[in-house]
Amino acid sequence: MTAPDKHPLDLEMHADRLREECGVFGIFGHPDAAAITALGLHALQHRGQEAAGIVSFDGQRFHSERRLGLVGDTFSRREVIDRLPGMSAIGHVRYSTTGETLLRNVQPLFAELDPFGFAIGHNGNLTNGLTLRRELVREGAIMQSTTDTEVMLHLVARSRKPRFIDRFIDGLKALEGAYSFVGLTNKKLVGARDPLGIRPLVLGTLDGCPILASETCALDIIGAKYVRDIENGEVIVFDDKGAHSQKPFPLVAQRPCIFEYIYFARPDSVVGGRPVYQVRKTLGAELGREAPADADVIVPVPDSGVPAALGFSQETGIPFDLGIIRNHYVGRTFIEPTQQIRQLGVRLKHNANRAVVAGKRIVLVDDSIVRGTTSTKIVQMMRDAGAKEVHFRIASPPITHPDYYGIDTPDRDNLLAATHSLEEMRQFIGADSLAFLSVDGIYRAMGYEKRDPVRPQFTDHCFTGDYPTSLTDQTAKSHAPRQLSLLAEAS
Ligand SMILES: O=P(O)(O)OC[C@H]1O[C@H](OP(=O)(O)OP(=O)(O)O)[C@H](O)[C@@H]1O
Ligand SMILES: NC(=O)CC[C@H](N)C(=O)O
Ligand SMILES: [Mg+2]
Repeated sequence: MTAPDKHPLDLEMHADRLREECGVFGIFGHPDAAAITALGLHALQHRGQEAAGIVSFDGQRFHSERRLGLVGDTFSRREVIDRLPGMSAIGHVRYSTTGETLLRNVQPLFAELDPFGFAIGHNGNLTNGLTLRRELVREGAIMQSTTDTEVMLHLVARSRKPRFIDRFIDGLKALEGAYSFVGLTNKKLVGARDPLGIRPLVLGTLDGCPILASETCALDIIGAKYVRDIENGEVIVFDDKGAHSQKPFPLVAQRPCIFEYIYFARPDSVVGGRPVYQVRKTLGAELGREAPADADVIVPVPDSGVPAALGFSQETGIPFDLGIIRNHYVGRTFIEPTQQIRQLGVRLKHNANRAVVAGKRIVLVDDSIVRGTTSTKIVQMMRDAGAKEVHFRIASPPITHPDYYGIDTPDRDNLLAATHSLEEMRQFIGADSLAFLSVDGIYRAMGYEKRDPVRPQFTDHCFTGDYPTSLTDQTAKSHAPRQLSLLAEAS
């Protein structure tokens, strides 16, 4: 697709590009807290590649190191870890959804509150973040960042409750949208998941110390034991007295984001009790049943298309082979700032394995089409490498609606499926045939008979347009200025 980036300065709420999520990590009471957090963040790197940060507490002071770039760029260095002393730490890897990619927006954010320090890391996006921000600024709050997350610091600061945890909950009660938070005070590590549990958060333990992390792969890397998922609407606190959990919101059924299974989470993670790899294979098998193709070889679009392609191959009996080789030194396509560079990124990343595809009828399997950048390039690449027929199968339904819960999707206009019919999409990407998995196909892969239209089991608005929370900022958008900051800052 050739749509230009509309907001080159990226000052606006939803710049014209799809990015991913964020990852959070926290540990309480361990002598190697910062080093363990760095390792945990390394395992969560796929969730955010723009920036990384760690805040530790040494019993007297907080220490903060936040940088743009990958975890390893900063946190593999001994001297950086040495600047993060203390037995407790939280960390964050970021893909921005609200607020530019600038140092002052890198998390964890920190504030001096009365009478304690408070650091917070956030995965998700607040659908009333801008509205709250405007109210707070009008009342005199001085914002230091342009992220939605910062409102939580102000809300906790303003609560008049005496106990930290009640102030934290007061803050949560004002929020709409999605959040998995980790927070650190002088005395406590705190975790919270929004009432629907849209974004993931798990609890683990290492040497008797509690750990919070976005995904189980962050526990595996340090040899920590998985204990359980933090539940939707749960707030959990760890301090010297132990753990204390509560559910301060009216109880509602959970509705985790289906996209964690389709694309975001690492395949070796277990999300909501389901191994992600297994789910992806099952999605591929469902697709093989729904939309088989007469072909010689199944070729995955690496990396995220691999498990689905295996499932498709096992279901259809057509052999699986690696017809595309991926260069692992290129990041995920979404992070590239302009469409031009993004297209370059796709070329840099994938190459045809001529030996597998030449003269063959191939089925390409990928997990999703967003703008169609990847698929268009790859179909052409397969033809250039001598493929006789190129069929495309997508192990999720067409993405027709943007996300407002922590995934930075393009505007509707730039989502291929929002503006093209199936046949137009087929022509756009240049395939001989194109098919997507149905919405009920996903639910079958998740072990349900079908999607429950009254109480959908998952957050699936990208495919259905059914947003599970109010979109306050979106509704208010036309009336309010969209620029968040007057300060131009070099990144
Ligand atoms: O239609 P598009 O706009 O091209 O976006 C869709 C592609 O982007 C993602 O892969 P990505 O390359 O980001 O990461 P991966 O290597 O983990 O599959 C996704 O798996 C699709 O392949
Ligand atoms: N992708 C995310 O989870 C982002 C967290 C937060 N909304 C930010 O923009 O920094
Ligand atoms: Mg991909």
